[in-house]
Order: sequence, then structure tokens, then C-alpha cells
Amino acid sequence: MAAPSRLPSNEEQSADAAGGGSATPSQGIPVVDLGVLVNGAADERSRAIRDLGRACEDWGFFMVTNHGVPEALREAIMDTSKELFRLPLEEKKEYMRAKPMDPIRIGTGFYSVVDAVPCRRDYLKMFSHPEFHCPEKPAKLREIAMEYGTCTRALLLELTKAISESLGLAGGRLSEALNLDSCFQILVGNHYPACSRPDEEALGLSAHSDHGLLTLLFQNGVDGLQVNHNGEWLLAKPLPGSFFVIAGDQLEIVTNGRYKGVLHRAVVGGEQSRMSFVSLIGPAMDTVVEPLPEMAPDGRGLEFRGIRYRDYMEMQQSKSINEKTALDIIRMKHQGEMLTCQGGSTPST
Ligand SMILES: O=C(O)CCC(=O)C(=O)O
Ligand SMILES: [Fe+2]
Repeated sequence: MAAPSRLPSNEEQSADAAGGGSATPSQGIPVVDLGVLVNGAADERSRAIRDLGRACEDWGFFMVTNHGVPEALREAIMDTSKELFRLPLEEKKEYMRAKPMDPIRIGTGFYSVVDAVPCRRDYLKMFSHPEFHCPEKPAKLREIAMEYGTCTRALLLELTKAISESLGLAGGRLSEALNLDSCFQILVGNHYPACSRPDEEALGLSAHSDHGLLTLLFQNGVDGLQVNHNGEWLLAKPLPGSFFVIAGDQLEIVTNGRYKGVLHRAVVGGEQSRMSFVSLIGPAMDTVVEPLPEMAPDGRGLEFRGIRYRDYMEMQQSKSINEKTALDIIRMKHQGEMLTCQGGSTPST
């Protein structure tokens, strides 16, 4: 596969390739205060749960504040991830040959073997739960990533509890259905190199939804994440110290489409290199994920067929990334009362 240093030329990845990179600066991105969700008085808390439900239903995207992840830990993981990208190619080669389901991968684009459009992103992906995996260098990465993984997993599980309540279910219902005690977690460092022609916007990562349940993301102070809200691309600008939370495909499946895995992309191309760091949780790998019966009373109106999370992830990660084509494969086709599955189709690549 292509080395992270072999990036497409500016011409190859102009804003045209991004499908028009322009976006309106974000307004009204919901903000969730974790302090209130965890320690708020009853009435304050129920309001926060209701707002969280709206954020998941209307946006599939929000910011979280008062999250308890120390700023020093965020800086440490970002700095160490930057050090990794700067290592000589020789040190990273082993992981650049990795396949989509290998626990440590370094690469370019989404999956450069199949990418339909070149993307200006270098990435490090490492599975961090239930088993922790990490490259040997930089030496301090192991300790920092382990702590970051533990801390952000706790935060994401707390959010999941509140999301479960926002659906009118018990706090533990989603965790029980998705076996989150042994949840899957992946940490991803993204690096978008600075552009030699900074006047041109470039595609950093094509529009997609994430394969997991919830994604937590922060960036190095350089904007570029765009979210699709009501058909419009908005540039996401974070509140200082906050995280972005992105609803993923498993949340859409398990809620029978009530909460949506939001489409997002990265558009870059400035003078400064951009970095983001992602912590994503999903169901335990061997869980068959399907709409909760509570979300589809009497089995009517099922939007998705069940699929093992491992199979879903492999399918999504092995294809050229293209919006929500992976989810579309398990989407049911409604014909009056008859439900048929679109299982015969394949994702466009
Ligand atoms: O870098 C970003 O802001 C987006 C990254 C992303 O969407 C991903 O890693 O799945
Ligand atoms: Fe993403």
C-alpha cells in the first residue's frame, strides 16, 4: 500500500475532488455538559437528557464539555501521535502492510488499496479494547495511549448510558444489548499535511459515517471537520477544551434509525498541518447488532437486518469509503407491510 509520505498532488485533490469543499461555519451545534449528566440535580439532569436525545435525533453530532479528560492527557496523545508520523518510514513499514482488521495500521487516505478518491490524510489506527495494541515507537506511546483509551472509554460509556435514557430506556439497556462490558475500542491519530498551495481546499477524508457506536474527536486547533446537517455541510468549530461526539452506524441500527450516524468529512489545505485524534467505541466484536425490539414494536417497521459487528466493520473498512453505502447494504426495503432486505446490493466503490 502507498506510504503515508506519498500523498496525491494538489491538482488531484482540489475542492472539486472533495465534491466542493466549501461549508458554512457551524451555528447551533448542540453542546452537552457531562457534569450535569453525571452530577446534576434531577430536573437539570432530565433536561440535559432530553437535549442529548434531540442532539442525537436532529444532528447525530454534538460537543461535550466538562468531560473530565485532563487537557495534559489530550496534549500528550496529540504530541505523541505527531511524533509517530515523523518517524522514519522504516520504523512504520511493518504496520503499513496491515489489512483492515489488523489491530495496528498505518496508512494514507481511507484504505489506499481501494480508495476511489485520493485523500490527504495519514493515519495510525490501533485497537485498544478489549485487547490493547500499540506500535513500539515512540516508546511513550503505550502508556499515554492506554491511559487515553481508558479515560475516553469511560466517558463514551457514560454518554451511552445517557443516550439509552434519552430513548426512554433504562440506562444500561444499550450496554446490555451491545455487550459494552467488552466493547470494541479503536484509537485513531489523523494527520493532514500542510498544503504547498494554501489557497486550495483539499479533501482530507471523504464523506462517511463511522462504523461504530460513538466517536470522540478533538483536533490540534486547525479546523477542517465538516458535518452534514439537513443536507448542508457545516464547518465544525469546537468550544475550547471540548470534544466532538459523532454518532455512528451502530447507534443508527440499534435505535432502528431514530438516531442517525452522521455524515462527516475533513476538508483541509491550509498552511498549517491539521491533526485530529479519535477514540471510537462499538459493540463487542461478536455481537449481532439489530434494532432493539423497543424501537420497533411488534417487529414492524424494522429498518435494518441484524449483522455481526465484526462483519460490518470489516465490510466498511475494506471498501472505498462512500457516504453510507455500508449501512445501505443492511437497510430493509419497505414494500407496504412486506420487509425485504437489500442484501443483494454491493457498496459502490
Ligand atoms: O479529522 C477529522 O476531523 C475527521 C476524522 C474522521 O472522520 C475519522 O477518523 O473517522
Ligand atoms: Fe469519521
